Amino acid sequence: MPLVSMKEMLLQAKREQYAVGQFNVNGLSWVHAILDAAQQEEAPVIVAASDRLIDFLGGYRTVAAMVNVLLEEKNIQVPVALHLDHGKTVENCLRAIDAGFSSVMFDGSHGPIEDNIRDTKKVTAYAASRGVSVEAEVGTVGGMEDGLIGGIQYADLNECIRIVEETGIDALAAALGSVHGKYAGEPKLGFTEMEAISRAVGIPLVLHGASGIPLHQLKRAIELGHAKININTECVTAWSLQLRKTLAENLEITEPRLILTPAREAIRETVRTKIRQFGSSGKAASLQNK
Ligand SMILES: O=C(CO)COP(=O)(O)O
Ligand SMILES: O=CCC(=O)O
Ligand SMILES: [Zn+2]
Repeated sequence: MPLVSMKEMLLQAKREQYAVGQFNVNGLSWVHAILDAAQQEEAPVIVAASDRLIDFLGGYRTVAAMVNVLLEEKNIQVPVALHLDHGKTVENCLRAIDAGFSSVMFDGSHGPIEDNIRDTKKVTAYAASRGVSVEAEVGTVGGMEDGLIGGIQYADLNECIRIVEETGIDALAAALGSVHGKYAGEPKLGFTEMEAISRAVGIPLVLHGASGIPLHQLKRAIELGHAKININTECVTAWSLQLRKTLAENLEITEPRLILTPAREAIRETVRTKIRQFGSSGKAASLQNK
């Protein structure tokens, strides 16, 4: 099944009150793990590459090639979107689209809203004519974001309304207290502001920094319009813990396949757990009948 944009999968998720998981790629093991997990859970899934990691991953075309070839080799039968996460510039978003990404995020949240809207419009104009979905962000997620360490700045309701109305984006990341990476203490999300923004904009919302957010808060965010939930840290933590365990328990081991397979399986099981928590298990079929 070829790549699809996020548009339909997020609209259905919002209608049916579940969320589609976005899982970030840090190497080939992640692509295997995410696709295997989605297939086993019969769930739609968003495979994402963060713009700040594209050089490390070998470039936009390499990422697109890895995902497209594995879709075929594994005979993946669930809807998969390939998404550029935290796109730093308009040009990078357009390069990702030209390389074969089916969805992009332009992250203009660190600049003035006027610039964010102006640049996001350039991306949506280019993307719309190619059937590619677009996500934008208002407010700032704490922790590491597009290579910058920043603080939390809640999304402004009027700015959220403006960027949706003036750009035609398919999904909005309204930063409301989440943090990329590990949380220091209990996450505190702005559910009151979340409800107001969701009602006002009407389109699917995106929750960034979801690793470490308790399940009851994730479920509340889904009830309040979040149809896409982004996970990276929980997967990389599971991978690194397993890798260390494998090496510590097998001091003589040198075969990469034997070293890396348990760590890949740890990513896969983490992704399967999150897919189930988000309620998207078994949702692929209804999307395919569209
Ligand atoms: O927001 C994310 C990717 O865009 C992921 O955040 P976490 O690493 O906190 O799960
Ligand atoms: O955390 C998600 C985005 C990133 O790693 O750049
Ligand atoms: Zn993010």
